[in-house]
Amino acid sequence: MGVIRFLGQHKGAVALVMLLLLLKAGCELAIPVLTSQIVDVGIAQSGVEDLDVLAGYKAAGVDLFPIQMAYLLRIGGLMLLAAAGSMVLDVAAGFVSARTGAKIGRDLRRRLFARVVAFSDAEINQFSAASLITRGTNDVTLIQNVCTMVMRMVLYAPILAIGGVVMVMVTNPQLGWIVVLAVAMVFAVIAVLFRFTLPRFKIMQTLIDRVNLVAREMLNGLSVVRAFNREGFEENRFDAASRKLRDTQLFTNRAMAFMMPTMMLVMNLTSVAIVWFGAQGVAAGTMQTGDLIAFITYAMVIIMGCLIMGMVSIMLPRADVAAQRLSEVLATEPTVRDPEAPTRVRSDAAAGVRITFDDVSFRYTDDGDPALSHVSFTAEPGTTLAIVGPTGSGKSTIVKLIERFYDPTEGSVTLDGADLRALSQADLRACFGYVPQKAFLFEGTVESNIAYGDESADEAAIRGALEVACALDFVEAREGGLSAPIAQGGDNVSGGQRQRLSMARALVRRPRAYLFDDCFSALDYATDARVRAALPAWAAGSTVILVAQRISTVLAADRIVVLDEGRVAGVGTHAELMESCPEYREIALSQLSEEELAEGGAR
Ligand SMILES: Nc1ncnc2c1ncn2[C@@H]1O[C@H](COP(=O)(O)OP(=O)(O)OP(=O)(O)O)[C@@H](O)[C@H]1O
Repeated sequence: MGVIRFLGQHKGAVALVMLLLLLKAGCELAIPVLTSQIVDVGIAQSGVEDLDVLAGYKAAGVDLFPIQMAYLLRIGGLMLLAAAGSMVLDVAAGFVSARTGAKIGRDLRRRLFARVVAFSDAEINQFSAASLITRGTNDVTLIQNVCTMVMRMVLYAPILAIGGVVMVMVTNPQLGWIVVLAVAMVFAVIAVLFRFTLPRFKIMQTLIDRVNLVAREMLNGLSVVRAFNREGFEENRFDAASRKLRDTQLFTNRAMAFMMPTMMLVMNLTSVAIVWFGAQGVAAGTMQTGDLIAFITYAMVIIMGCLIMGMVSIMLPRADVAAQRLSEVLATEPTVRDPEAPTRVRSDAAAGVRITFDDVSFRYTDDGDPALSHVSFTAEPGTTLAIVGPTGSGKSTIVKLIERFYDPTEGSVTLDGADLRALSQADLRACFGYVPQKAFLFEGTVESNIAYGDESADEAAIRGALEVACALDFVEAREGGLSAPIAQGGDNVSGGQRQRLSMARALVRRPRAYLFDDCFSALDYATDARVRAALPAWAAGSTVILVAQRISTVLAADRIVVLDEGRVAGVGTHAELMESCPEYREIALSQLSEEELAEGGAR
């Protein structure tokens, strides 16, 4: 079973808990024997004379009271000792098993996180972010709890049940059939429960996933939900997901609640049967009263043992589903992987890098349309290469392939002649200053967010980068300046400000190549122009790849690649493309007047 496998990695702790539980079982099983001795020798009057030990004293005319009293105290003391021992051992076993469970949980979370961080977008989408979160929290907690329970109960229950059976055999085999009958009834009840609750337990995790997914989507898109007055719709959607989960949980909880009284009934019937048939033995003189009391206790111990095993066997399949869900994630190899012996690439070299696309085709999914078809171009060091095209033409996809978030389906992308797949991802990405289309900032301060690009950057470098990104003015105007707080996701700054900070984060790196994925569109024309004017001096020598929607942004680029439906429609300077590329001409004319275009081309 999946969950048991996790315990296999902590054999030492499991062995220790087993030893502690074995000793505890010894203590617990000793108590009924001692009770029976107290009843038979210390308290009971009937049959005392028949006991060999006492018969001799009696015959010799010895007063039995002090002897019985001393015996009572001695056995009573032993009982206390056994009870105290059992308690201490229980606490120790509980401590070790909880610790082991927590370690299993921590290790699982760690492995899961490391794997998910290595995933490309493709794998994240395959599982969905919401499901990955449920797997890392709810599923891990479930496994952790079940592991602790297995250590404490599942290991203990058989020890107790077997010990009980041995003691029953030793003390009173004649009534053994009652115990067999009771155990059969316990298992019958558990089997019925198993049949009805197991399928529901199994789907529970998927339902939790769904609730998380709906909640997450609603929280992320709250402003859209409000703007379109769709609160009612979203509430219903959430309610439907939540109600399904509630119904399933209600069913399983009711079934479990039904189990307890049924088990109590079985136990009480067993006690009655033992007293009924045992009393006849006592009356016939074939059984001691104390033995009867001990027998009842052992019968309860056996039934409890079986009950615990049954309960946990219902929990185990659910934890197994959780274990399977985690294994799915852990067994998914990231599609983008480092090679065995990566070619070295220097990220700290002052010069830019040559980035070449050689007949690259790419599709996001095996059965989807190609996002890029036979794309070829080269971005030379020290130059600016712009990529323009209508929405959905594959511009961002090109940048993602350069960053190696995905590998091309056909063809190759090379960096200074080396295929990206031959480089280590860390080395490769250290060469780039990437500005994503959708700016993202982390919770912290302005400074911590800019230094995210280069941990060693000092204040002067950070200010310099902010200045080039036209962000210094508004940062200084904020209370706290560089130390001004940034909320999670950068929600406390405007979209354009967020984008400028995101640019400064890439600029401060002073990388060998800048990858600007359509980030200029979030800026107003004036700021766009100011940033572009300051950029050449800052990025001198580096390669600049600039995805843009506005023709004005790319006018001065050394080379422009025009994309149309994933294909290269033309490559050249603005002036060349105006002549030769109808697609480019169409985009350009839709945005600028003939005069502006002529002016730009001459620049
Ligand atoms: N994660 C994805 N899974 C599947 N298809 C995708 C994914 N991302 C993009 N696509 C598809 O790939 C094609 C190219 O997308 P891409 O984002 O590169 O376009 P773009 O030119 O950058 O567009 P825009 O200017 O609107 O940002 C589109 O048809 C898009 O639907």
